[in-house]
Amino acid sequence: TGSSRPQRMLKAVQKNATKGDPKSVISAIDYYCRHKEWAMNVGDDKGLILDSVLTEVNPSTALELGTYCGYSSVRIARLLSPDSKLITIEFNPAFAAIARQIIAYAGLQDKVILVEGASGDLIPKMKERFGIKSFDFVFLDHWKDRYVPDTKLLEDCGLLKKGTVLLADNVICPGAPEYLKYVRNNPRYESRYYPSNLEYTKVEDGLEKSVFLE
Ligand SMILES: O=C(NCCCCc1cc2ccncc2s1)c1cc(-c2ccc(F)cc2)cc(O)c1O
Ligand SMILES: [Mg+2]
Repeated sequence: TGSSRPQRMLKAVQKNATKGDPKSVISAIDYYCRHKEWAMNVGDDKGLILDSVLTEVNPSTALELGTYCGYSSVRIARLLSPDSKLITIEFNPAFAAIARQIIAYAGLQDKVILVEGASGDLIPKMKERFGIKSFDFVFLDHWKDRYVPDTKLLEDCGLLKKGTVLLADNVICPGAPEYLKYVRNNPRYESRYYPSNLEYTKVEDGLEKSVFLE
């Protein structure tokens, strides 16, 4: 059988990027997905917003829900300070296998812990498995109807602290209307919408940044 889209993306990275150079891995994926084959990476436009929020937060422990091929894992991990860690959760083993290779190609394997499984099952195990007290930063980019239940789960598991920043992708396209309602009408969050566009297209999309207040 033929190759998959993630496999072709990995090939493009191995062909066009420089090993150990995260910036070149990001550019190689953006070029491939813009000119050859669309894929659901956060992309370069929303990626700049992700970069600026990350630089502002400078998290010691970050969580990503929805690794896909590791594009945003590379974007996040490249900006982390030396002893900081990113834990990223991916449900699909085929995606996870490609992501591990792309993260390693960027030379960021020591900063990223990729865990395979469902967010709903893994979030309650974060403390015992990884010794996490709480997360400073959470990037939500998985099933859009899991944004609300998993945010509530993070609250209930005591994994959010005063000042934790949640950044949610795709709140317009494909859309996460229940999530926007949840964080915008909730006194425990201070939310702000960053307008942008769906990766590699002119379609409107954006990121919602929500700061946990207590
Ligand atoms: O579905 C999207 N992303 C989630 C993939 C689901 C992977 C999961 C990870 C995980 C981890 C733990 N537990 C459970 C899960 S489920 C997604 C889709 C589009 C899009 C936009 C317009 C289109 F026309 C078609 C697709 C754009 C995006 O940026 C996306 O992020
Ligand atoms: Mg997304």
